[in-house]
Amino acid sequence: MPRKVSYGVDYDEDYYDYEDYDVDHDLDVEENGKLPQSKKETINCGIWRCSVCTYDNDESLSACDICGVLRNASINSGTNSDKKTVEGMCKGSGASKMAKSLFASFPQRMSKKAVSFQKLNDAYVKEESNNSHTHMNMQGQFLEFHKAFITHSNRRVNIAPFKFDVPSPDDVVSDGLRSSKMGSKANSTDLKTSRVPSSINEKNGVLSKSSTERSDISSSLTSKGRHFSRDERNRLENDTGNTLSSDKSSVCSPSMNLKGRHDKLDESSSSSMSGGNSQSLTNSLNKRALNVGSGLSKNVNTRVTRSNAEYKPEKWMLPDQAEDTLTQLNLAIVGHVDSGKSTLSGRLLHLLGRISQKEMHKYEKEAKLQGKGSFAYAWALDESTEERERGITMTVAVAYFDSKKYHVVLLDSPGHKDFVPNMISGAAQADAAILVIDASVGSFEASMDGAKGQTREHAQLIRSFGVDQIIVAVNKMDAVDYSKERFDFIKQQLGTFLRSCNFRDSSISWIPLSAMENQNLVAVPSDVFLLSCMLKLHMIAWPSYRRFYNRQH
Ligand SMILES: Nc1nc2c(ncn2[C@@H]2O[C@H](COP(=O)(O)OP(=O)(O)OP(=O)(O)O)[C@@H](O)[C@H]2O)c(=O)[nH]1
Repeated sequence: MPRKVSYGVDYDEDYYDYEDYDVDHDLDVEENGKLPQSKKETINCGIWRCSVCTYDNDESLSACDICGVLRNASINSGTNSDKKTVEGMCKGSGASKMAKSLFASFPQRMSKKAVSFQKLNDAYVKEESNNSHTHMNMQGQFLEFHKAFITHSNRRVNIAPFKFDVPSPDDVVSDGLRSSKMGSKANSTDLKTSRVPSSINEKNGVLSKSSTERSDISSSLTSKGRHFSRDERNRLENDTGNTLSSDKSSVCSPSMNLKGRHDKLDESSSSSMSGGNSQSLTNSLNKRALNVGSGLSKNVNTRVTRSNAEYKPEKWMLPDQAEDTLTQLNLAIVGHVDSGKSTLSGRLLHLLGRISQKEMHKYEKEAKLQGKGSFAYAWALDESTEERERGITMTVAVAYFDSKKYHVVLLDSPGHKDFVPNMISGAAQADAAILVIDASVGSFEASMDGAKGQTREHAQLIRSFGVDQIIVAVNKMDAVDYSKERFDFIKQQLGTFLRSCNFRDSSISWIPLSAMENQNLVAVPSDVFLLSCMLKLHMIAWPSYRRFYNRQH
């Protein structure tokens, strides 16, 4: 070992020196406040002994070559003050000597804050006496110190104070809705500015004349002030003063008063004012608001009236005023079998031009070929082979012709009892009916027979379907020589039955005619009796509004 050779230090001696690291011994030393001399760093010529491991280091070394402990600068300075040595500064700290030596190497780095903390701690606010406190060189009450040093006072949330002249989001939305409803920007502006006078009216109605109550107005305005600008508020107060002095000085727009009336209801319901005075003011306000508001209500009424008056339905909407359209009239042709229904229908269609002469010649030719020449007009409607072969109508034939007022739909119904259901299908669509009677002797009586005849049954069915307008066509008058007595007999017999079916006499038209000989249909009849009737079948105004009336009601 170089140190033993160089410095002649016996190993055993050093060993004993190392025994000084005993903790108890160290504590004893610290407790006495004195360091043993052996532990002190000794300086010989060109050699300084480490205070920790007692190794003799060269003078040029700043730290111990063995343990690395830095050389105590205080030794170099020649001072032994406890405050500047490791042991002195860390006395009673409980730190080991190694740590103490480490801290001792940086005496200049000792925490100044620790020292100043003690000073600062001493400078804290101390209560002296009688609620008097001191801080450094200042003295006062604790509350004053609190206000002076509190940091919360500076923590203010930067919230912009409410401004009356800035519309709130609710105002923006409500104004937008108003403007959209009113349809113009100017109107929305008027409505916006009308709030103040309206609120003036409502306030005038419930508030008294005292200045104290005016302050109530201001306070209430403040509570509701989100809807009023500052200028409006000033105007409100000024107007309130004016109206309190004189009710007539109030100048309000109708819309203002209109709104004021609505608000006033709520105000009056919640008013805590005394009954008499408040009631009188409210009444005066109501009168004033109604007087001014009557202008608006009049405009509204005029507007509604004008809109109703301006509305006029088009002509095509009215069924009776249509220019180019005719009212459809379903005309059912009913009666006993072989009474001449198809012949009458074919003759009418031919006379009215619905069947051309060429077609009529065709029917006549075909009917003659089959030996049924008298059915020529009936074949115009009985188109099926079976109907033509059997000479009877089996289904409802449909044909059209136009009169002056109606688009007539002819429903040629079968008269045979086997086809009563088909007859019903046609009668159910009828607005009016032609009951064809065979005037020939025996045929009329047979048709009126309850068991076999179809005249009664058809008349009852027609009436049961609601048809009250009926034409009794007494056909085949040529077969009875146009006998007026026969016609009167039939009229008397059948008339009694029709009245029993709730047909009114005024709703029954009696026409003697001959479909086969074209008498009393369209052309002027040659017979004197038929001429005296002065009633042509095509001249009949088919008086049936029943279906339209029933559909509309
Ligand atoms: N003498 C005469 N015969 C007529 C007249 N009208 C029709 N007839 C005849 O009566 C017969 C029956 O005629 P239709 O027209 O088929 O009688 P209908 O009522 O249509 O018969 P169905 O439909 O089967 O009930 C035919 O032979 C016709 O020529 C008329 O005015 N005078």
